[in-house]
Amino acid sequence: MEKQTENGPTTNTIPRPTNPMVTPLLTDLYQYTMAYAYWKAGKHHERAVFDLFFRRSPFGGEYTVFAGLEECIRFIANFKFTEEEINFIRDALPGTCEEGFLDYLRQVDCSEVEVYAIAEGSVVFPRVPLIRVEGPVAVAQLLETTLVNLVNYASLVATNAARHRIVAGKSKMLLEFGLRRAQGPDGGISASRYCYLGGFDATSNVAAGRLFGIPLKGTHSHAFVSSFMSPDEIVEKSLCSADGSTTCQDFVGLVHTWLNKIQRTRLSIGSFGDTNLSELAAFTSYALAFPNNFLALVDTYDVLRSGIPNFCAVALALNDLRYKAIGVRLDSGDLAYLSCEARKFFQAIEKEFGVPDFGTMSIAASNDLNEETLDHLKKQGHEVDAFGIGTYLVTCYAQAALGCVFKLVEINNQPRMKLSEDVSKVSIPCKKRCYRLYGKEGYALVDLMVGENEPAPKVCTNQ
Ligand SMILES: Nc1ncnc2c1ncn2[C@@H]1O[C@H](COP(=O)(O)OP(=O)(O)OP(=O)(O)O)[C@@H](O)[C@H]1O
Ligand SMILES: O=P(O)(O)OC[C@H]1O[C@H](OP(=O)(O)OP(=O)(O)O)[C@H](O)[C@@H]1O
Ligand SMILES: O=C(O)c1cccnc1
Ligand SMILES: [Mg+2]
Repeated sequence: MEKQTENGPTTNTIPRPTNPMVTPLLTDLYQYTMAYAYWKAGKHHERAVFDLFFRRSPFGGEYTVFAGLEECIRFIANFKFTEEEINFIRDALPGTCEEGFLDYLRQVDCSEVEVYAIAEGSVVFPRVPLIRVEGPVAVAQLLETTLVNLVNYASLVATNAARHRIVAGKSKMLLEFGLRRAQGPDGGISASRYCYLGGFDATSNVAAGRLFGIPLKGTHSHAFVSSFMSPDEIVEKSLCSADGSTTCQDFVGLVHTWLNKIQRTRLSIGSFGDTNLSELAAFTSYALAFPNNFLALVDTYDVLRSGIPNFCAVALALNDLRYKAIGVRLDSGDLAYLSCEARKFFQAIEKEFGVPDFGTMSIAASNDLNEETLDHLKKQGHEVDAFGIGTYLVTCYAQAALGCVFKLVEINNQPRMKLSEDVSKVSIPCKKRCYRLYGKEGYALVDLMVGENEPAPKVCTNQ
């Protein structure tokens, strides 16, 4: 299917990059000055091989999750200049540059470029090429910055997400809440996409849900709770039962009845006095709006003295009408302690009022969580079922960047290498083949690189 877009017709069926800012101009100026100099020297068609790799896994860890490949492929497959872009390059280059270079750029695409890559989402290790690009040296050079840009943050944040997943454990729900704290709109969209790839279950980012089909999840904020002043604000008080068979005309009254019952049984489930009634109004209102999906942020006033009992009153009223509440979110305080106390409260309610499964009500936690706090919580023991994580996850607070690089390893079939006083920066020349070797038990043991024409490693069958 041929599709016309603002950048001209596409020549293939691979869609354009998700972010329209990803064009041939999204690169460093020096790629164009080098491309010009290659062209001027008549070298631009020489066949080059570049490796894209990183030198050290991030966060002091032992592995990296490779991400960003799909966008690289989209970029390469659609690499073509518009006339407007050519004109911009003319203005950006020194006036002494010849027009012939622009004619050359007009016909440039990646039809002569070959790309070899490890599958996106793979666990990868330092120095192994994630992507190998072979093609005319001027064109491959023009791809460098964009490819490295597309892989660097994607792999960093996917790795960060995977590390959070490993600390939290498989059974926990991990929600990415970072959009408001991410590095701009593209940072936010990329974070949601690649945290999902790295093992998160859902995002609060609606645009990412639309673009990538990531499950959307969320709760509500303190503003919703504090916007209510009193239960009198609730005008429409009726609620139909889940099966539609009856209608409770005064759901607000039903909630109050339950709150009184809970308060009267306070000896068995911990003592609390009067709860905050404006908070109760907010919860009741939210339940009227979402009787099938009721959850409550319980830390606006006082988690144990107000938020939890108020939540339980609303959840029990919903239960009378055959709805099952979802749970609570904690966003401050000692999350280990509060989650355990909340769990005890729910279990006591289950026992006291004979409401099946009330004790297993979901408890979500958020508030400046990171790998370390997840680990501390685990060590202390907690009852959190879902973690909402924003700032530390999406900004990759623990490490600013993955040092991905794009290095020339061959030109015209001749090996090339970069020397450096810093031995870690010496590049490994030649086209390589990479193998992941597995032990008898099926675990990966080591990644092995051999030259393109060297024999493949053989399986040892002696034992
Ligand atoms: N049991 C716990 N063990 C270790 N860290 C915890 C525990 N409970 C909460 N934390 C973390 O401690 C920090 C508490 O931060 P802070 O004191 O700023 O929050 P707060 O005062 O509870 O709430 P607010 O966000 O309203 O200021 C957060 O990073 C949170 O994730
Ligand atoms: O803590 P993070 O990991 O970044 O997760 C996202 C935070 O965003 C929301 O808070 P909000 O921005 O409304 O303000 P707050 O920091 O005062 O809670 C939410 O309540 C979380 O606390
Ligand atoms: O849905 C939530 O609870 C949410 C979303 C974004 C940030 N903090 C919380
Ligand atoms: Mg916060």
